[in-house]
Amino acid sequence: MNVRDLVNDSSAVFGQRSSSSNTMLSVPPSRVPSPNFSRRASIVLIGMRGVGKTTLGTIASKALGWELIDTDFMFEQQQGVPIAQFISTYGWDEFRKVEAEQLEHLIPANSTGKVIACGGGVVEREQNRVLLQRYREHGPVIHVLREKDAVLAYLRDSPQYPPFLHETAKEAWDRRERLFRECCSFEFVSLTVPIPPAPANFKDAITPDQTLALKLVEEDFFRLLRFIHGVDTRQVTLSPPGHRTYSLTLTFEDVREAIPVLDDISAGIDLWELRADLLKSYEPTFLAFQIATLRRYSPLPILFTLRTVSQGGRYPDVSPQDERAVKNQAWLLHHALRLGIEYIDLEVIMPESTFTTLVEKKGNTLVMGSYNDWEGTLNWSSSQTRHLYERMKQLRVDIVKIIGAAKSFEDNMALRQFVGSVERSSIPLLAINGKISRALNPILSPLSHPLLPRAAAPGQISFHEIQSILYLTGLLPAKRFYDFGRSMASTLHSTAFAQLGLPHSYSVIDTMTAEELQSTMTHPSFGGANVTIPHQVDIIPYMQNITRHARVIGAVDTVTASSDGGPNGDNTEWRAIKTCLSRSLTPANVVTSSTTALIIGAGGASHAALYALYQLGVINIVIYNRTRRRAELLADELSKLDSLLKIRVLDQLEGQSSIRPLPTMIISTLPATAPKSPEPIDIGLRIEHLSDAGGVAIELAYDRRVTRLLSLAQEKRDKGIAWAVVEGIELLLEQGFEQFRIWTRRRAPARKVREKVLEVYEQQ
Ligand SMILES: Nc1ncnc2c1ncn2[C@@H]1O[C@H](COP(=O)(O)OP(=O)(O)O)[C@@H](O)[C@H]1O
Ligand SMILES: O=C(O)C1=C[C@@H](OP(=O)(O)O)[C@@H](O)[C@H](O)C1
Repeated sequence: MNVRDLVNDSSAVFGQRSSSSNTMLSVPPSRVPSPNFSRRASIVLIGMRGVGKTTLGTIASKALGWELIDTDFMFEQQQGVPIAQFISTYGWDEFRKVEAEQLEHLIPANSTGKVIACGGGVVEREQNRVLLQRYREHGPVIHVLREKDAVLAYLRDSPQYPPFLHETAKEAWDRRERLFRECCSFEFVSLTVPIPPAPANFKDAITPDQTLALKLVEEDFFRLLRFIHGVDTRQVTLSPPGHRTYSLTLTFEDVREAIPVLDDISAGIDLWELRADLLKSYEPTFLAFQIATLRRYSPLPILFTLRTVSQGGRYPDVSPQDERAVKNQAWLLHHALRLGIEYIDLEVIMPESTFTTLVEKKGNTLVMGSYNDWEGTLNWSSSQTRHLYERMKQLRVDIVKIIGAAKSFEDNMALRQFVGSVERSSIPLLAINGKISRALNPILSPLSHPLLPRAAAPGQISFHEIQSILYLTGLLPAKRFYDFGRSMASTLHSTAFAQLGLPHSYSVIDTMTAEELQSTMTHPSFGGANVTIPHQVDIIPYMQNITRHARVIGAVDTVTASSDGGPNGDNTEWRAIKTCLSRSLTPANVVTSSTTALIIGAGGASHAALYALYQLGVINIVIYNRTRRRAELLADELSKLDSLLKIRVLDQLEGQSSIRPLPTMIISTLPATAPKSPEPIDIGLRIEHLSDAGGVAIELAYDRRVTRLLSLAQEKRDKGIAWAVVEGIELLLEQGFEQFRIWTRRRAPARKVREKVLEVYEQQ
């Protein structure tokens, strides 16, 4: 794939080039269920007035490069009058009739490559509902929701809408919600973000500052789209054998209570288990908001569990004779699938027809078939347990979960034997019966955390405690990590190791030559190293393997120990730059083939910056460096990456900018101040160099005096134009977190680490 394919292939939604050391890899391809729809299938948005269908439609259409069809807009164009006026002249019936005729042609004729935002009353007519239900077999029909109070307040202040007939907006909302659910295949909650007011004289529909505020909504929406299309289903990697993965069981009655502690409790884990049966309501909109809230604050995938009373939960037991209860349970579990849940727990004791229909309809959701031996009668050595496992395999689950209750130490041995006997089977098994088995089980072991209201099951322990058990039993050898050079990395990594209860150490080795580091890197206890100047280039010959990224950039900043002895070299700087850039780009500035970026400086960091831009799909890149020759060398070298890259060297920054279109991304790799001088260097960067559509600026100088770009950002902001500025320290942290993930395959507790690093930084 070249850059153009990437841009055309909607990189903003469908993700960028894959990176070899991405820690959120999916399960092996054979286990990824094929997506239900073609990636080109049009996206249809339905939902109440004012929830944000047009807003989301605009964001998605820009990112995908697909045309947005707004049916209301189309209606007004065809009829030549605003909808409200049409209705006051001809009445609602006539409006619904014309609306239905329009839709009947529109959807079949635009079934690929379009984003279709429907009018809020589209589900009022049976004919339209049937049309939508038919379309959802072919492509996604997404029901959009937003907080009712916020939408009703917006509608009260919006005189352009026609008044409802014989009912209030709230009554229409309550009546229609069920109809939307009957017609959709997915549901998306666009959580309200505070949108700054537009300046008085602003003419366009939406200001860049407002689009920056909608960035969070964009991220949430793209997450769902990627899931639907099977591009990034966030499945947890369960390989290689022995790699341990963990889930954390959330026991809150309302996940909003978890938000303040979410960062701390998610450290080290791979998956949230949302115990829906413990929530204070099973109402579908409440559930949708619970999941949306969790997703807004955490990228981890979610396992939806509705544990029944006899299986140790709070959801009422369902008797197969009680048709209503069977239907309600099935409906709730289908609702979880509609919310694009990544994993769903299905109790094997539920009526078989419910189970099999859910498996048929699961799309990209992975099914965890579960059995909880709450009464303690399960015998791991018996043929019945074997039969239970085989039964779940027949039911085509993706993961089998069997939970027993150990009565003696021997039960643990029997469990291990059982696990060993099915190890070669194609379906992963999560089997536990107490603390020891929880530590030994490598597959999504369910954990608790002291900050949770309570443990979800007896014997549930924390990530920290499990690490101690693994260390004491010799399964987690203490490794030595190093800083080859001197940086803030020591504070960052030591804090993360301590917080997670990992037994590893971190120390600085300051040598003159890279050669002196060789014996450290080949020692059996070597875990990994962070490499700072001056060794990033000199260390390359001592690497056994080196990633493609590090080779292109020509610098190794992260070393890992490989299983075959030799050290492996990687580069994380580019990934940190890429993350910071994409996190701060507004939906209005998604990368397209005309996106332009400016790099200032031509040293080592500029290589990483240019490579990050290339990975983002940016093809127009301008480099400015005081010594022109160095900029030319950088341009020549990295132009080889792709013939479509247009890299240009700029003679000077001063004066009128000759860059067209103006950059939406600027990366400065120059130090903030000259050596031994407190004065900021003026490189001639002015507000006129930056796009009027807003953008992002990054200052790689690892120094908090990032005055240059900050003042420009302020100037832009004063004019109502959005700018995000990323400081060097933020990049440094991002890079450190990347390294930590590569070494330990774990997420570091970001808030704690950030606080500690900043504290040390302030003291310096
Ligand atoms: N997630 C959100 N947070 C805050 N405001 C939003 C959000 N989504 C949409 N809006 C605002 O709500 C209003 C209605 O949005 P719009 O997309 O026109 O709704 P619809 O097309 O569903 O009627 C607009 O002012 C928009 O800026
Ligand atoms: O609620 C409704 O019945 C309507 C909603 C509007 O669509 P939006 O939701 O796009 O505003 C528009 O079709 C018309 O005013 C009728």
